[in-house]
Amino acid sequence: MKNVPFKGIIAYPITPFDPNEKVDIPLFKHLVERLITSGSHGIAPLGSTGVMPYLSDEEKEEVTEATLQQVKGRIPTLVGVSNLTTEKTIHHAQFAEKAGADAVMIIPMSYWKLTDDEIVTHYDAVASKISIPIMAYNNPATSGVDMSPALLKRLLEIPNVTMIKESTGDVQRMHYLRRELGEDVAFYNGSNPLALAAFSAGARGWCTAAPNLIPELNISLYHAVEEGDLEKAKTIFYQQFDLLKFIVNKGLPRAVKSGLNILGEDGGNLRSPLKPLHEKETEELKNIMKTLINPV
Ligand SMILES: N[C@@H](CC=O)C(=O)O
Repeated sequence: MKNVPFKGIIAYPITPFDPNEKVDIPLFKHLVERLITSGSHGIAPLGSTGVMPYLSDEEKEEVTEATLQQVKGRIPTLVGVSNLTTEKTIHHAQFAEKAGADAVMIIPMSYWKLTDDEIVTHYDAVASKISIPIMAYNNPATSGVDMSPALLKRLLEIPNVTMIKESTGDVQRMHYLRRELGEDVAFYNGSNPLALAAFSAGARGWCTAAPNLIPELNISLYHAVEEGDLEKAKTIFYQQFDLLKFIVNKGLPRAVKSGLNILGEDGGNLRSPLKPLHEKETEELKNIMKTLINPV
């Protein structure tokens, strides 16, 4: 198999801000530490959860360095380096590699709609400038670009593009990749409510912000799948299903920040224009989380 450093639960930290909306690095490090000590198998800063498009270049570099300093090689690190232009994406990918990241994650961001050829050339150009692997991230809900399974298959032909993260919520796309590319194809689920179906379809891992709030349940689901215990996996999955739907529907950074507060943790502030959940939504989240107090 090509270079694929991730398996299991890949946890996405939020990027917290101070009351002046400056990135709060000490708090970020604390939140990363929680994800590591609660058992996640990989850590992925600067994803959608980490509000990567809302940060300046310097802030992205600070967050990258802070992650690597905090992780200290204990688990593999996947750094989001996406940008509108190829030049900037290469810059951030090289920065992440130098800082010690195990891999980078790239979503094709767009203003003008990109053609498939433009997307392939973009990934190819970045891949040729780094030697760590790339996870191609498909999430049309945030990026506005939907990479078809056939396009993802083309991207996997680029030597350094070794992993796919599928966040469309369409499990058939995973079946397509598996059928076209065989058992060894390294795809990951990025759609929280699809966790059980994606593991059944052969996902090597689950890219998720949920371990910020319910790490035990996320990790137990993975273990049940690894043990081949479908009944146990179903039970654990349905315990967390409402929370998974809620955090996706309300927006991961907002929902995770509020969830941390409900747990008595500091989730920091959001950066405008993002705003915290309002009272009614917070009550709803509290009620969902109440039922999850006793981990499996
Ligand atoms: N796809 C998300 C993680 C999912 O929970 C991200 O990029 O932050």
